[in-house]
Amino acid sequence: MAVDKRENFNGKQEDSEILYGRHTVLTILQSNKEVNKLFLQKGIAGKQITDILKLVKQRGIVYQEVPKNKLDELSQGENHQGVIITVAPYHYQSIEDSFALASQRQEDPFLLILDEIVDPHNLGSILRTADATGVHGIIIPKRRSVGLTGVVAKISTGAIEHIPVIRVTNLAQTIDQLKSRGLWIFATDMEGEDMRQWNSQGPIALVIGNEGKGVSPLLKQKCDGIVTIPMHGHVQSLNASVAASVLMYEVARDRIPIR
Ligand SMILES: C[S@@+](CC[C@H](N)C(=O)[O-])C[C@H]1O[C@@H](n2cnc3c(N)ncnc32)[C@H](O)[C@@H]1O
Repeated sequence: MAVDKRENFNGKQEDSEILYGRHTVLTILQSNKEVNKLFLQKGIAGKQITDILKLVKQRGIVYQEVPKNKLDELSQGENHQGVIITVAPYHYQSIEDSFALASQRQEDPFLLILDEIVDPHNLGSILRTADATGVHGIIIPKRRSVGLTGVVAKISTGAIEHIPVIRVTNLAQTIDQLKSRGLWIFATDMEGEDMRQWNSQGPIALVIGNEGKGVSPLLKQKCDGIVTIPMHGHVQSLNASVAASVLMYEVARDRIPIR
């Protein structure tokens, strides 16, 4: 778990997750997440800043106005848009939480298994689409994978608050466990069944591979099928988060009613 133990501006050590960006901060303030403190760039203004300050005051959250260079330092040079919030660290959830979410929504479970995704931008972006497409949980391995960090939270634009993220020690065993609970598990790869012929109905999990190596041969072997997004041009594969998004929407096609 990405926990920052750094000094706050009063010189105290804090156990906090540091998040930044106006949309992320607003989403956090609108959720039930436990907030430690808000840091605001001196002289900054705008509609979202006004909304942020309104919520901060309503919730009685401590805030401090600081020069821009302090925010640059806290966000380690990331684009903070003049606002940083420190929150209690992210808690990983369990597979049971995902099943509970599916049953609460009266839907067949729809899970993602990320086989060693290492780029926080990919994880953040996958979370964002997962929220939009009704995914009930994202399973990641404890080792050789990016976890829930401030960058992931920012890129997810708040989706991190709504999707259970589960960390497991062994993805192969987890696949066995999910199969025994009735899920169909599909690896995704450039050589498999064309997604347009794929039956994605029922309880399923999709395995998305590492940015360089793809889905490991062991996991592929364990899957019930392999799904492919047709590649009609010159490049061999899509970016992992883009491929995940296309396939999540393919699953959502039959699940999300047309309004
Ligand atoms: C950048 S690709 C990995 C490419 C890697 N060199 C390989 O040979 O597998 C990362 C992941 O995105 C997904 N992906 C990318 N393009 C895909 C496609 N055309 N069809 C299905 N999945 C794809 C797969 O999960 C893949 O493991």
